[in-house]
Order: sequence, then C-alpha cells, then structure tokens
Amino acid sequence: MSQPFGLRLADAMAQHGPLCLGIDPHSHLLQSWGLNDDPAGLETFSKTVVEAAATMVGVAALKPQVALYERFGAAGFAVLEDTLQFAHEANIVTIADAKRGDIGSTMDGYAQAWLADGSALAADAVTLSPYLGYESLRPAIDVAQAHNRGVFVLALTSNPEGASVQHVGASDDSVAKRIVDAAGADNAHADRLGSVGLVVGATAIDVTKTLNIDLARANAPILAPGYGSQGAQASDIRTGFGAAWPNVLVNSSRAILRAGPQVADLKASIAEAHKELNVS
Ligand SMILES: O=C(O)c1cc(=O)[nH]c(=O)n1[C@@H]1O[C@H](COP(=O)(O)O)[C@@H](O)[C@H]1O
Repeated sequence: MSQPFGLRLADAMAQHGPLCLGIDPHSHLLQSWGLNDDPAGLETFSKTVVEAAATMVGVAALKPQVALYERFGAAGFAVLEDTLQFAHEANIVTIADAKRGDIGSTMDGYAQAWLADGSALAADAVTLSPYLGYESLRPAIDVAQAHNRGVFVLALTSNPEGASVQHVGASDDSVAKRIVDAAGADNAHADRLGSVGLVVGATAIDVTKTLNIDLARANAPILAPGYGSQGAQASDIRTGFGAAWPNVLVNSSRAILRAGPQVADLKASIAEAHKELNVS
C-alpha cells in the first residue's frame, strides 16, 4: 500500500460517500438467498456482494464479519481470504471485523495475520477490542502503520451491554473517553485523517454528549454500525455526529444483504442507503 490507510479511506469516502457495506453471511441470509449454509454457499454469497459493490458508486468499504466465516473453520477462512482478495482486486477498501484484543506479546500474532503484507488474511484495516487496555493494542497499531493499514478500536459499541463497561467513569473520565483520547493522540500528526479509527455505534451517538466526548478532535475515521437493522436513522446519524460527520463511515449489513441474491436488487438497496446517507 503506497499511502496511509486514513488517506486511502478519505479518498474512497470522497468518491463513494459514507456507506460501509457489511458482509455478514448469517445462516438465515444464506437460506433466504437459496444457498446452502456451507462453504460453497458462503463463497457465492460473498462474491455476489463484492460484485454488487464493485460495479457501482456508493460503497466506500466492505466489512466482512469474521465470526460468520470462522464458523466453518479452515474452509470458512479460505473463503474469507478469497473474498478479501476479490475486493482488493476491485479496489475496494476492506475492514476485517475480527474484534481482536490480547496481551501485547500475543497481540502481535493477530497483527501479523490481519495487517501484515504477505498474509492471505490481511485487510486494509481490522476491528480491535481495547478492553485489555488500549496500550495492549500497540503491536497491532505499529504493524498497521508500518504497512499503511489501519485499525478501528471499539469505543462506544452499538449494543446495550456495552454501557456497563464503556460508560464507567461518568462525564469527564469515562472508559470510552479514554479510548477516544488515546486514538486521538495516535492520530495527532496524521494528514487529513488518521489511521487509528474508532467504532462508535450509530445507536450510541447521544452518549458522546453526556460523556463529553469530542469525536472530531480525534482526527479518526469513525465506523458507525447500527444503521438499518439496529434502528438508527440516517438523518439522526448525520445530525448526531455533528462536526465529526465527515469522518463517519456508516455500516449497514443485514438491511442491505436481505435484498439479495440478485446483484441488481443488492445494488438498488445500496443505492437507496447511499441516497439516504449522502448529504450532497
Ligand atoms: O465492530 C463492528 O463492526 C460492530 C461494532 C458495534 O458496536 N456494533 C456492531 O453491530 N458491529 C458490527 O456491525 C455489523 C452490524 O450488522 P447489522 O446490524 O446487520 O447492520 C455486525 O457485523 C456487527 O458485528
């Protein structure tokens, strides 16, 4: 990769808008597409989604959900490798949603798998969980920077259970605020947009105000899941993120994927989300 991840993502968002399409091959979706819930079905599903995204304007990034490949063991990982490669050849930014987090010494192993050149599983970025301590992620942040790749660190997740950990510390010193500040420090010297991203659920935007979190200052790409199936509305997301909105990548998975299996129907569903989210 010749440019830092943050710049590459900013370019993709300038070209395509703020939509990230999640590739979440749930068993029930494979079934509704008329596919078997097996590695062959997984492959057809994944390739169809990449094909739809690759042949239109509107998808800034693809985010395969690793757990839904991992459930098929080695065969699932082989399909994930091919899917990442297919997206790469189509010039689409990829985010492996693996939510990894470990003590520093073994975190490097995950970093080598998801972020190092030459690894078949390497994506443009990977999601990370900082709940063993933000600094335990340092090996992955370093590998990402060295290879012009990126990370998205969970700060305020879209699920209701996240509050019991992430809101601790209340208004001025919450756990989530510390994560956002730490990412901001890592992005301080980046041009335009840093490569240490944050995950802030589209369903959790209001909390950023009660916790006095200034997302725009972090200079971070912000992955915002929760649009579509989890109920967040496009206009509320745009308003809610305020000054940080230009950095926000809004994920939608099931709400778009259920339009399949025809590529044309998927494209229509992507176009609808793109239109809803796009301010221009
Ligand atoms: O890291 C994520 O992508 C993520 C973080 C979060 O807080 N909430 C969340 O829903 N996600 C992921 O985003 C996707 C949401 O899928 P849909 O609800 O089907 O749009 C799933 O792959 C989730 O694992």
